[in-house]
Amino acid sequence: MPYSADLDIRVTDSSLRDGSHAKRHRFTVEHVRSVVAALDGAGVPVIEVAHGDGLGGSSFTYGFSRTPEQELIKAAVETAGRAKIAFLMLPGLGVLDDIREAAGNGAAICRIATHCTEADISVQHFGLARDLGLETVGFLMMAHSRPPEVLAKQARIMADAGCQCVYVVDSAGALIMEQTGDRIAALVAELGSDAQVGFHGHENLGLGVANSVIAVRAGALQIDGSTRRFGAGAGNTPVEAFAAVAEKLGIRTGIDVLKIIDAAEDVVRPVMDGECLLDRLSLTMGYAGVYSSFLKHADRQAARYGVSGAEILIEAGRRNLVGGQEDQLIEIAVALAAKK
Ligand SMILES: CC[C@H](O)CC(=O)C(=O)O
Ligand SMILES: [Mn+2]
Repeated sequence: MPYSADLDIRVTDSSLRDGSHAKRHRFTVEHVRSVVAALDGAGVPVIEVAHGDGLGGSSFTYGFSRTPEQELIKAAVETAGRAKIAFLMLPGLGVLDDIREAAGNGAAICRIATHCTEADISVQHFGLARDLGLETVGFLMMAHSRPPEVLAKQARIMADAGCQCVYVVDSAGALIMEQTGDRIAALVAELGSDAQVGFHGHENLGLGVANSVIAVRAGALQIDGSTRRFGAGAGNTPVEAFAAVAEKLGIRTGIDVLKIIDAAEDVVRPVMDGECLLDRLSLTMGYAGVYSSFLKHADRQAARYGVSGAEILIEAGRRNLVGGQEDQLIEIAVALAAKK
């Protein structure tokens, strides 16, 4: 079933949320206004805005926001013409009042993210979001780490709680095409008409666009990306490349390809501290199956303890670390330094 009469799928741009990791959470209101205006002008239907780790993420562990996220959301809502503004929240980092505040500030879509085996902690958040009249999206993070049937059961928990679209989230950029397709297909089979299915990719193995196309072919109706790949690790599926490929495949996204190419170069790139690169560390994350948002943390600990960032990440992958365990990167770095 198509997404709507005009679109086959709906793209959400995560530059102003996933890109927060790459920017060390240093967004200003001016950054948000310029990026939202450009993306909205290019026809991007949904723009996600928050701290990289979602509402409530601003902290010692994850990194403090330069600007309170609710101010960023307000600015995004004021600037957007057609685009809906979404926010992300990880239960426990953010609380129910954060959802109320974001709704009060005009956000339209509430995205709740959990580790892919922990969907049950999202139940009350979806309930509240629906009561507030928000559209809901669920994120099953680190989806490479569990087989399709496990993810499908977790997706069912989210859908029964009021989630309208469950995403397979390739947090580590570790999924290889068929693995993506199998996961999406399992969720589509499980959820039927109860909820849509989405895909959020990272570029750590260079497969963001290919995985997103496979996801659409397997039935995904919502696709995430970031313009100029502005996201954690090697960044997210580049929206401008995905929009171009989709157009050539006859998949209607509603995005004007030439305008989003210009937005990437002229507006988003100047906001970024640097390009999100497919370099040694990000590639190691895809290869070892490590959460993309660990990149800057691992890099910092490597410099602090004079050890290899890649070795930290390989050990993080061996330990199957999940979001929230960033402190273990310090422990790993200390152990590597002691061995030297
Ligand atoms: C910490 C939240 C995380 O960055 C969500 C996400 O985008 C992912 O898991 O890829
Ligand atoms: Mn991500």
